[in-house]
Amino acid sequence: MEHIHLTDVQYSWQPGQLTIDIPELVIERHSRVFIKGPSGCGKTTLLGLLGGIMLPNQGSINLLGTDVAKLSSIQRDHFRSEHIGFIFQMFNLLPYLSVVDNIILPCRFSKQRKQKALAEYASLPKAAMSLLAQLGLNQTDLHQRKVTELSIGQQQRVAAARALIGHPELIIADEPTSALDTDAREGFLKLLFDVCEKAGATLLFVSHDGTLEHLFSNTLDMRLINKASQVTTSEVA
Ligand SMILES: Nc1ncnc2c1ncn2[C@@H]1O[C@H](COP(=O)(O)OP(=O)(O)OP(=O)(O)O)[C@@H](O)[C@H]1O
Repeated sequence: MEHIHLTDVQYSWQPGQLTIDIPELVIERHSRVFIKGPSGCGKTTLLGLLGGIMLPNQGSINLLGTDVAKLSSIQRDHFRSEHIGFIFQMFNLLPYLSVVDNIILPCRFSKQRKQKALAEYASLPKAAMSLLAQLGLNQTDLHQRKVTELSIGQQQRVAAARALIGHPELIIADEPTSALDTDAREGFLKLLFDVCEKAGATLLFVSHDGTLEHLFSNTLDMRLINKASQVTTSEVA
């Protein structure tokens, strides 16, 4: 089933210079998509458009049947917190909150995600701890610690659990494994896939690490879909 449909989407950071020029892009529900392309080809910009963080100059960005490009800024914030979980390269965890409080944060902004988490678990902390265990972090003594006291690999699992709590339909991950060594990357990805599959989420994953590509069901090469990167990227023949 179709999950994401972009039509004639253009975006420029600077007037007269297109960063994104995508005539059409369709992503099916439940797919695990590896987004690749050379530095500067617009991967992060595309994720920002999909997440409703920026608005395109033109075109429609249909997510789950809603054109996010037509929503007001407040409506986009609401749509994002209800339907999208983000995992960033630097994790963006809140340093003054505990592990568990970081994970349940999206449920403070999204009624739907809170309800979904509570339909499955007796409390939000229980939902958070179960997700952490599924992602391979079983040390219960860590749960009330501040995230700054965790290793990078542990912080990454906290960031993934925060993105996944309350089953958002779309998980957007921008270089979330770049701080890990190769073995840890694959191990983490397999756990992430398992949780996404159980939750029925679609995963969009940006990485420079081509060794991970074979683990995904689909590859999206920006040089093939983004006319702007075909013009500006020197690596294109
Ligand atoms: N906040 C911004 N303001 C102005 N220009 C920007 C901004 N963010 C990105 N750009 C420009 O948009 C283009 C695409 O950047 P983007 O970060 O989307 O590429 P990318 O493919 O994710 O690169 P990388 O792989 O290096 O992270 C680049 O030319 C970049 O300079």
